[in-house]
Amino acid sequence: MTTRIAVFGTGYLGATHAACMAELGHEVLGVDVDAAKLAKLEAGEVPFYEPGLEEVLRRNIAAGRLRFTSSYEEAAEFADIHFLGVGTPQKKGEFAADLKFVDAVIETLAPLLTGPAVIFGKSTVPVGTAERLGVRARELSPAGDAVEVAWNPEFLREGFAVQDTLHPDRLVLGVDRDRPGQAESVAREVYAQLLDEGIPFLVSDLATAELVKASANAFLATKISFINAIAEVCEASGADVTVLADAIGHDARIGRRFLNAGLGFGGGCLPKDIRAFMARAGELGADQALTFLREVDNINMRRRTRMVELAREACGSLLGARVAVLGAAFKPDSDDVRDSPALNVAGQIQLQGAAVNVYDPKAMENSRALFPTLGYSDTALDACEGADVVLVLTEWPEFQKLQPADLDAVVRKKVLIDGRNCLDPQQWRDAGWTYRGLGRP
Ligand SMILES: NC(=O)C1=CN([C@@H]2O[C@H](COP(=O)(O)OP(=O)(O)OC[C@H]3O[C@@H](n4cnc5c(N)ncnc54)[C@H](O)[C@@H]3O)[C@@H](O)[C@H]2O)C=CC1
Ligand SMILES: O=C(O)[C@H]1O[C@H](OP(=O)(O)OP(=O)(O)OC[C@H]2O[C@@H](n3ccc(=O)[nH]c3=O)[C@H](O)[C@@H]2O)[C@H](O)[C@@H](O)[C@@H]1O
Repeated sequence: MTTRIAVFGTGYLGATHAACMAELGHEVLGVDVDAAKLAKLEAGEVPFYEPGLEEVLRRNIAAGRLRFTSSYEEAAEFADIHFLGVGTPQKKGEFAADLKFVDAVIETLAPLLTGPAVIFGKSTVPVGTAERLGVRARELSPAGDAVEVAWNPEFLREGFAVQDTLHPDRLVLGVDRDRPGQAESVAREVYAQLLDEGIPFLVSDLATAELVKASANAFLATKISFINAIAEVCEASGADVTVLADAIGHDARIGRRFLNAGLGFGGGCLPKDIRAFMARAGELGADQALTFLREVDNINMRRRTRMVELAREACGSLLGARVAVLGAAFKPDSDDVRDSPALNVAGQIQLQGAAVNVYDPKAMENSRALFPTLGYSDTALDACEGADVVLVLTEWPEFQKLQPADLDAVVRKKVLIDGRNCLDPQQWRDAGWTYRGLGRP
């Protein structure tokens, strides 16, 4: 059944959701306040790098199922099913999430809702937000109690956003148990195709759905910091964390995924989400429950410091050294540099007096905008020209394919530090290079 849907916020999450909902056959209107972003999307261009998204976007624009606008009036007129996917960044100088964009959507949209409507929140928010937004939306809307707010958290990974949206591991929906309404049946209609394919659909109260999302990201962050803590012990004892991860990962109760030790987690989600989770638990008087997340954060940030130390050791002093940085995105298959461990390390090394040259296959434009004073090169080889040390900080396949012979002639010293443990140490050592990984001999 075709349904009309509006999606507020057309960033990494919203643009993907809008395009994929159209792919499921719905008529979709994407709404944003960023005119430049809207112009690109309307022209069938994805404003960020996300494999496979452009095809879905173009196909659905051409089919007439997908449009974009800056007009809330148009959106309220067009649909009575609304998805909210605006950003929830970390507040400046605090751990808590900044909810000003989420609040702005409700403040602008709700007064325009004149009949029954469901607003599905997809943004990652502190527990209690959905209930508060529901009260506010009903206060502001002429339709009053006919407006429902439900929460439908999103679990997609950048780089796999289309696949994760169209083939999710599960769908989660939080509904207001005190005001039974249409949200569950509307969600079943919207996601009918996925439900027919047997995707698990879990319906809960609002608070549980919000906490499912916060807990999932906290667990993933904890798993990464666990293996990075073990990497510190491996480094101290001469053991190899990559072999160890394979060995413990064979235990199905543990699992190998998210046990890649290295420079740790970054991006627009895991770091700010664990901090927001701690802040919210504190507000609720349950701060002791999540103190371990502070250590998860500390272990993660220590990886970046360790990487800078290793670069300094390799060069003797960073003052006047030439450092090649391969990778700027927070992970491969993305151009996202929000809280990127790679750029954080590059910035710290530059502050200590080195000339830093960064290359990334997709994130150059975003990197330049965020760190304009770093040096940038158009190819990996150019970045390595005259380098005293080469740092691999994002595990792009392009870097994994590099051969020592490619770099022999361009570097000043044959020293490579593999911040993602993604290269074969033996291959580089056999070619006369000094190879260092994080947590492996
Ligand atoms: N990026 C990801 O992979 C995932 C993100 N999330 C969550 O989704 C939310 C959005 O994240 P991203 O898409 O990464 O952020 P983003 O920053 O890429 O996109 C947010 C968009 O909202 C727009 N916006 C701001 N105020 C608006 C308003 N009043 N009306 C309409 N649009 C407005 C911005 O212009 C921007 O295009 C966050 O809560 C995040 O934690 C959840 C799962 C995955
Ligand atoms: O809430 C979100 O926004 C999303 O956050 C993460 O997705 P994403 O940030 O796209 O990236 P991940 O693949 O989770 O990687 C996050 C960071 O962890 C690092 N990582 C990942 C895995 C690993 O084994 N080791 C490791 O250091 C990556 O390099 C990257 O910097 C979650 O995986 C998604 O499920 C979630 O929806």
